[in-house]
Amino acid sequence: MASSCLALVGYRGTGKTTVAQYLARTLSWDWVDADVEIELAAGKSIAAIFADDGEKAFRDLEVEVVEQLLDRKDTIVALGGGAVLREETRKKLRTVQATVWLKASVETIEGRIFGDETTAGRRPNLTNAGGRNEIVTLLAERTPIYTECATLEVDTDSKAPAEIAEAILKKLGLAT
Ligand SMILES: Nc1ncnc2c1ncn2[C@@H]1O[C@H](COP(=O)(O)OP(=O)(O)OP(=O)(O)O)[C@@H](O)[C@H]1O
Ligand SMILES: O=C(O)C1=C[C@@H](O)[C@@H](O)[C@H](O)C1
Ligand SMILES: [Mg+2]
Repeated sequence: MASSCLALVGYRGTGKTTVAQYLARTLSWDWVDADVEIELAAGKSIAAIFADDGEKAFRDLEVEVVEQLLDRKDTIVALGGGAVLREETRKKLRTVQATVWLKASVETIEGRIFGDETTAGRRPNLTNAGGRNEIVTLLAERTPIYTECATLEVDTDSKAPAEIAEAILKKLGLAT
């Protein structure tokens, strides 16, 4: 298989950044977080990009950064929750070895992101609703898009990150 890049997609808080690290450790591959790379490219936090330049500017930069990351070999790429909104990125995802959709319920997502202070600067409000209503609305809007992109879907509710990583590797035939 030409590509050896695995992409993780899914809503905020579904565990993309966390699971990427478990997968990389088991495979002895690299891992990279698109949100971190976007912040490095912009020289400021995602919250600051949204506040100063707006969501469109953020999405434009995200497309550029993700395009490059998905060309990496032996790498797990954790994408931002909204990266799949752009057609260019959906097209690029068709070139990678697998696109794994990490799924979680609204309750799980809510618990994970509102209890997670470490990446608060990467999760500005995306709608005027904010909070739980934003999750409900955007998850419903995005579910068909994640479905379209994913070559593998994994439920993450009530599962530990190591267990999720193991399930992914097994389904992809990469378990050691
Ligand atoms: N399977 C899990 N079980 C319990 N907690 C988890 C699990 N996966 C991730 N978490 C916790 O949930 C929070 C969000 O996880 P993480 O940052 O990996 O999500 P993400 O999908 O990368 O989110 P974002 O799209 O905002 O970057 C973190 O505090 C993480 O430790
Ligand atoms: O769901 C989204 O649209 C986002 C998720 C985060 O990973 C960041 O990429 C940013 O906050 C936007
Ligand atoms: Mg993340």
